[in-house]
Amino acid sequence: MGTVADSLRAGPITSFVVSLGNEFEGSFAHLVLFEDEHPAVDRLEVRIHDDTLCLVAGSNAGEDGGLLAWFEDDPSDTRRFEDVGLGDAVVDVHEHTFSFACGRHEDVDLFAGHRPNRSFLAMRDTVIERLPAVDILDDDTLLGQLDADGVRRDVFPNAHSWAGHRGRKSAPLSTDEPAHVNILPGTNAYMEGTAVAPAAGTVLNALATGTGSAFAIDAELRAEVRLEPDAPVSGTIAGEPDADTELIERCVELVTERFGNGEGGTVRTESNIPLAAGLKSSSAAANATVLATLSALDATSEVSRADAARIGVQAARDAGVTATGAFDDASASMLGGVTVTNNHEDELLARDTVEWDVLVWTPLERAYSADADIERCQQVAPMAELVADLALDGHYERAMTVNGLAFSAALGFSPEPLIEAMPHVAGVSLSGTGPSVTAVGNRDDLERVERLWEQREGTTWLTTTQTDGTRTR
Ligand SMILES: Nc1ncnc2c1ncn2[C@@H]1O[C@H](COP(=O)(O)OP(=O)(O)O)[C@@H](O)[C@H]1O
Ligand SMILES: O=C(O)C1=C[C@@H](OP(=O)(O)O)[C@@H](O)[C@H](O)C1
Repeated sequence: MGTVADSLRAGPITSFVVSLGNEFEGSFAHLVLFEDEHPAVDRLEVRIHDDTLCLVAGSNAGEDGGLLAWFEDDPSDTRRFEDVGLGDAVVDVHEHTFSFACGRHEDVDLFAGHRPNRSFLAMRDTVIERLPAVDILDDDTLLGQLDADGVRRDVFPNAHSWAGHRGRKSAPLSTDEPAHVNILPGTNAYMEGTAVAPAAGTVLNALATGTGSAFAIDAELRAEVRLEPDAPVSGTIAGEPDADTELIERCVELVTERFGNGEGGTVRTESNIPLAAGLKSSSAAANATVLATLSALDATSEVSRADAARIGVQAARDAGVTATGAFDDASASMLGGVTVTNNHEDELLARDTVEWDVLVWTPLERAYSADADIERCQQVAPMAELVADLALDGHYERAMTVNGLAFSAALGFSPEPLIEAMPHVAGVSLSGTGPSVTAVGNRDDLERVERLWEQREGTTWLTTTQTDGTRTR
């Protein structure tokens, strides 16, 4: 333990942690200061005022640099500050998350590019790509190493660690708790990884025969993993405080047991894919978590992407969220495009690249695949075999329509949205065990169907297929 000023004197701060008893923990990585622009800054303090945690930068030589950020109980609170005495500084606070940068003014603009309707997460992508990356300097030498566009990329090989200034707070802060700062010298104290996985729609539901087929669509789930030695694994799902986190926690465990030293830590997913709506949020969550954990361990090259998907499938089986393991959905989300699989053997039978426009209708209800009536699905096995033949011959659109009629009937969903769409589209089906319905075809025709489906309760949205699959960030 030491003060920030001690650390400033000792050399670059690469990471530090703020903790307030058990109630709050925040970590701040890669504090960037330009010594020539603010030579006197030698203090970063955490203070508590009125149940509020404040991050304050200052100088022993002069007055306090200013309040950089605070936390309050309202998680929707997002604030930003500039020019608070550290040259140019930007702080964003969102859902108890700090993001903090200092630098030259033009770089800060690049960094922050505050756009009202963009999520904090998206803004952090901007940070990662365009960061004016210079560690704390005691002279101007590193400035000469900036790229022509003012970015020194090599400083942040793990750029997400820059952006990962995360605070968590499970209870209101108390003024009784002393605030202190732990300095963690050296490079990244935490191993961090981020990955993004797409949702998917169904060509063939595997619940009848074990053969399944799915196609990736352009809706994303992001997983952020932070590993520490000897820690339990704890997961959170943004916006879903009551959802079951066992799947993503198991993914972290399986990967660290096999490719690391059994590290634990935190995993957090954030997504616009509705959960348990037939759009493969579970496969996307597992895939993104597996790749993010591999990335945190610097082990992404040690496993093929198909095998990485198989790890997620194992986690889904262990967590009890799947009927067959759903390697069809997992492989489509991991590899992109359309896949056909044997889920009993976790075997990839075919993969193809498709470029379709896709219309999705997601009703309000939810349908967990673990609760699906498998026996009813097995009753339509002859239809499923026909769908598999069509899919393996590359007739995906026709295959999905047959699938849609068969599984809507078996699982008790109305075929009406399919019937409405059928004259206009190339293919339409119930997705997974429902309740979402997806249609593929040309854009104009899908827009016509969109107007019909919009009369229904729920959400109707247009997207496209996705061919890249799951990616680390
Ligand atoms: N965004 C997410 N983050 C973490 N876990 C998730 C997420 N979405 C789904 N899951 C896990 O998957 C389960 C739902 O799986 P499932 O019913 O197959 O839904 P889907 O059809 O959307 O994949 C949830 O109970 C949860 O355990
Ligand atoms: O749990 C499973 O084994 C499956 C669940 C279904 O998907 P959803 O999870 O989208 O309902 C289905 O389409 C897939 O072929 C297999």
